[in-house]
Amino acid sequence: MSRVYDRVALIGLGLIASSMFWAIKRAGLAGEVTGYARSEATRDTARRIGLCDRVCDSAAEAAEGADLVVLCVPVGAMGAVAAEIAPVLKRGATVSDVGSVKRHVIDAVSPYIPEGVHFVPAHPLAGTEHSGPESGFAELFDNRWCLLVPVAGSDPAAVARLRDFWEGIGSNVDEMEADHHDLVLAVTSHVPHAIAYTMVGVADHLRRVTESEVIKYSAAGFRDFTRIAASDPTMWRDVFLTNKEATLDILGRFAEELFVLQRAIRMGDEKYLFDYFTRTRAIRRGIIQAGQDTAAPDFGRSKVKP
Ligand SMILES: NC(=O)C1=CN([C@@H]2O[C@H](COP(=O)(O)OP(=O)(O)OC[C@H]3O[C@@H](n4cnc5c(N)ncnc54)[C@H](O)[C@@H]3O)[C@@H](O)[C@H]2O)C=CC1
Ligand SMILES: O=C(O)C(=O)Cc1ccc(O)cc1
Repeated sequence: MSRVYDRVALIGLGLIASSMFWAIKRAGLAGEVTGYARSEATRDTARRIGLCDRVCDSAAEAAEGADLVVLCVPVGAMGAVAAEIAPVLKRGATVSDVGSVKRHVIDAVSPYIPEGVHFVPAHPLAGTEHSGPESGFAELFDNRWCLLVPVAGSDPAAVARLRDFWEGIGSNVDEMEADHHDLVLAVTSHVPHAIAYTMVGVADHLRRVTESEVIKYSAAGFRDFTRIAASDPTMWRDVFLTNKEATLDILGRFAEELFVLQRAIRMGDEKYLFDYFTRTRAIRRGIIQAGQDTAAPDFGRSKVKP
């Protein structure tokens, strides 16, 4: 894969932006990559580890003259960052993002996109519970989906170019409509995170147990929950608050189903439990057959130095 954009700007230098940077370098997808992070400490770290060809002291400085600007900040901060970079965007440039929620980002960012600039929202379906500039690695997106969510009037050539870029990063690319994306992600990611946070919270309330047995004898199930519940608090606060409707809809369905399960256990309904678990096992097997197993990621992590 060769160069897709001459200049790429990454705004917000956390897990996703740093992983993108190493993957961009691995494949030679850009001539120069600029970066900006809000805190001086993060910018210092980025400079120290060679993250980005040029680390800038403002989002506008990083975005100026870029052919692709990717907003890699928490979903709730996208609008403010778009406002900051809008005046310097180059005509013909593409603005994209990696936010976990799409309708809110589209509503928050679109008003700031100047005439002649393309806006193509995206969401790589890959991540870990780690955050910050040192958590990234080039293989994060390998063979994982990246969903492009074009908005009304998105230029097909700009969408196709962004597709080439994400394929170069290692992803499989699909397109999806924003509201549908938010519903699908509520089922596959947002509500599972809410459940993990809650389960770890329940264990924490039983402090007498937490301090001893739960930690010591933690088996795979609870361990997986604690990994997910260690995810970044700002990021997940924003996800739930900006995908409120779909999250509450799916959480409501989850609660209904949980009541039925609770009743089956109370009543000793062997058949219900066996049939239910047989169905859920088939779903897991389907995921594995589709090559989309995300459990216990075993990445060969590397930072491909430029
Ligand atoms: N962590 C994950 O597993 C995944 C995250 N995403 C999305 O990617 C985006 C970034 O997430 P991560 O890289 O994981 O986060 P992170 O917490 O590792 O990094 C976020 C970066 O944004 C900066 N930032 C926060 N507020 C800001 C503001 N107001 N202005 C400028 N910079 C600001 C932070 O200082 C940090 O450098 C989020 O929108 C998230 O929903 C998408 C897929 C997976
Ligand atoms: O770490 C995990 O298990 C994840 O689920 C990562 C993840 C988090 C948020 C996204 O929008 C996409 C992927």
